[in-house]
Amino acid sequence: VNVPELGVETQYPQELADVLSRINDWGLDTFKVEELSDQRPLTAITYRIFQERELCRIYSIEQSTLLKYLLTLEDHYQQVPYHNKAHGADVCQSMHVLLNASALDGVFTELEIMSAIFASAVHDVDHPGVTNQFLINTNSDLAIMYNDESVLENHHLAVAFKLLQSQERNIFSNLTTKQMKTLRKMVIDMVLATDMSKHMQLLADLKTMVESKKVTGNNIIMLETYDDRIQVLQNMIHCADLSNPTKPLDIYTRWTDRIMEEFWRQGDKERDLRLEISPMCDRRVASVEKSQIGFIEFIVHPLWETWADLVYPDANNILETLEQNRDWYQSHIGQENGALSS
Ligand SMILES: COc1ccc(/C=N/OC[C@H](O)CN2C[C@@H](C)O[C@@H](C)C2)cc1OC1CCCC1
Ligand SMILES: [Mg+2]
Ligand SMILES: [Zn+2]
Repeated sequence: VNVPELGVETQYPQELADVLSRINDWGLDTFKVEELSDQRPLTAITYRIFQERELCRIYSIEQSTLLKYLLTLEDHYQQVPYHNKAHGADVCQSMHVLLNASALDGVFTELEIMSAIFASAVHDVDHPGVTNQFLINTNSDLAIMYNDESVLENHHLAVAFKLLQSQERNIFSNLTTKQMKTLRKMVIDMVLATDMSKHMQLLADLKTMVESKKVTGNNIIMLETYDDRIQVLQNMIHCADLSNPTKPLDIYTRWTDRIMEEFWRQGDKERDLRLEISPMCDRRVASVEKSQIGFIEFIVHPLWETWADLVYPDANNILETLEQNRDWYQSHIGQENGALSS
């Protein structure tokens, strides 16, 4: 079966190839891929990463099977402002770049790498655009199904693995039973770690690891146990998930626009349901810049600072961009989005 060169049909093959040639760069413009791929950013980006890492050859994956899985996965991302297929594509590509840190050279096996790429691509599939707390507060079917525990993250995993059950989409059909067992466990552990309620524990464990960091002669991290290996991969997908503030400013502000619209729509629902409106979800009392500064100060910077210690000096430029972006928001408090500047 012949498959399109870039995995997706496009009226702009050259431009799309040019943007995708930056697949290994931290500044790849996911929005550009979204536009040039006829709204198929997740398929285009993940397909390119599988090619770049030769995963189809290593694990005997039919290209047509990979594309069928990716296109169906992409179709199961909902049309919500932020947690849509473009976010899935962005986290997948960010994870791909983080895996290339020289401090991690040769550390992870190909199976661990494929698990990490797959986990990133699927990590928010069928996200309804509301938080776990909202699903719990509204007695949703999902909260009932998962007993209020990591409701969204459990659902994303169930959908991702369910899509594998059809033979025409089972990209892992040529893995051994043992390989599949290992991949499934690692993917579950990584996606569950994207639940923001696990953030403080994840960061505390990462700090402990950094303090006791063991490296080889050429500064490569040594990870002996499964717990150590999965902990690094869990922090990596968490970093990728919270990487928007570390990206070039023009890309970062577009993600901010999307998350705020998604939070405000949740606030609109809460208002209609006479529920208390969640923090940062009331579009009538918005302080977009202050919220981003708080997000960076309390969550994103502490995480990335610790990650940068672990893979020193590989993430120094990312940390630098994050601090510049924080300063930009600091100097733009109250100017954009119609808020009257005091
Ligand atoms: C570019 O900005 C962002 C990019 C990603 C995210 C991702 N959020 O996590 C997904 C869920 O929402 C989990 N919670 C996060 C928590 C901080 O708050 C809860 C209401 C929900 C948030 C961003 O900014 C947000 C936080 C401060 C201004 C809006
Ligand atoms: Mg999520
Ligand atoms: Zn996410």
